Amino acid sequence: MINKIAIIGGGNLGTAIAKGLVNAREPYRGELVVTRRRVHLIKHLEANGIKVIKNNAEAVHNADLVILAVKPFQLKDILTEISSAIRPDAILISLAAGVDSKTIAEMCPGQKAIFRVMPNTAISIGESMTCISSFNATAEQDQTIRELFETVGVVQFIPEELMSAATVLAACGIAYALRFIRAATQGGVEIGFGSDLALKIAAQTVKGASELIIRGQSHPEAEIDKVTTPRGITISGLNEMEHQGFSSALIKGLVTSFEKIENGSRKK
Ligand SMILES: NC(=O)C1=CN([C@@H]2O[C@H](COP(=O)(O)OP(=O)(O)OC[C@H]3O[C@@H](n4cnc5c(N)ncnc54)[C@H](O)[C@@H]3O)[C@@H](O)[C@H]2O)C=CC1
Ligand SMILES: O=C(O)[C@@H]1CCC=N1
Repeated sequence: MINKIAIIGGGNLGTAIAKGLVNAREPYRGELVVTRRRVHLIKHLEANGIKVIKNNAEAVHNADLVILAVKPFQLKDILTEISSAIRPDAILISLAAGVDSKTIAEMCPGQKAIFRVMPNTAISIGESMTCISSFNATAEQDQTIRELFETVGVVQFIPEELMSAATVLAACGIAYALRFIRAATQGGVEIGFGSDLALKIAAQTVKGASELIIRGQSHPEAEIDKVTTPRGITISGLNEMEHQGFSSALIKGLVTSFEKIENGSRKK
């Protein structure tokens, strides 16, 4: 049972999680504290019943769950700062891309259950794809964490060695998908729509395409076949996109992100 959650680092993802949890269909009703050094920047969260403070040690005091939502290079200092205040039986979650659980465990000796959780920013609206790997956790703790993140999207437990791949496909993936929508919007303007209407049409079209796969349990190519009339316009456009390197560019982008995370050469 989780009665208190502390989110350390109220940046992009930390605030997205906080908002998602309190606005979920089954909202989290326990105490939720988010920290940030420039705390005035997240004061708006208070309107949702979320406590915002500067002091990390105070935030983790008596917390059942501590979510580390700071940049990977800040983990060590934060864990040193909170180590004496955090309950040894508290569950620790790291969102830090590219930092493995063994390294996290070494930074906080004595802390038992550690999870690496990789959501994406759609968690703020309950639509995250969240990949999770657990370290030293009980089956009951696994279930607790699964149920919590299922309130804000779809959860998949994965072996830790797939965590970097999950980061690229799901967390970075939001940006890749949005770039598709932006490009489609620009194309839409070129063929006649105003930009607002082009964006509306492009975004809903992507949503519909996703739902065909998710709800319809279909395969992309099977759905593409239904749209590509022989000698029609869709296949001509699609083939031109492929001649220009559409799929190849996407795959190369994914692999570039993956290589960067795997080589540990992410920028601070
Ligand atoms: N942005 C995303 O879509 C995703 C990010 N991640 C991971 O989540 C973590 C956070 O990423 P973002 O939210 O994008 O970064 P961010 O920079 O927006 O957020 C980090 C926040 O921590 C705050 N902070 C720094 N030091 C602090 C301290 N001592 N005490 C309290 N707050 C402090 C910063 O002011 C900042 O607001 C990273 O480790 C990243 O790898 C993982 C998946 C997706
Ligand atoms: O770009 C990054 O490094 C972080 C990790 C995944 C999403 N944003």
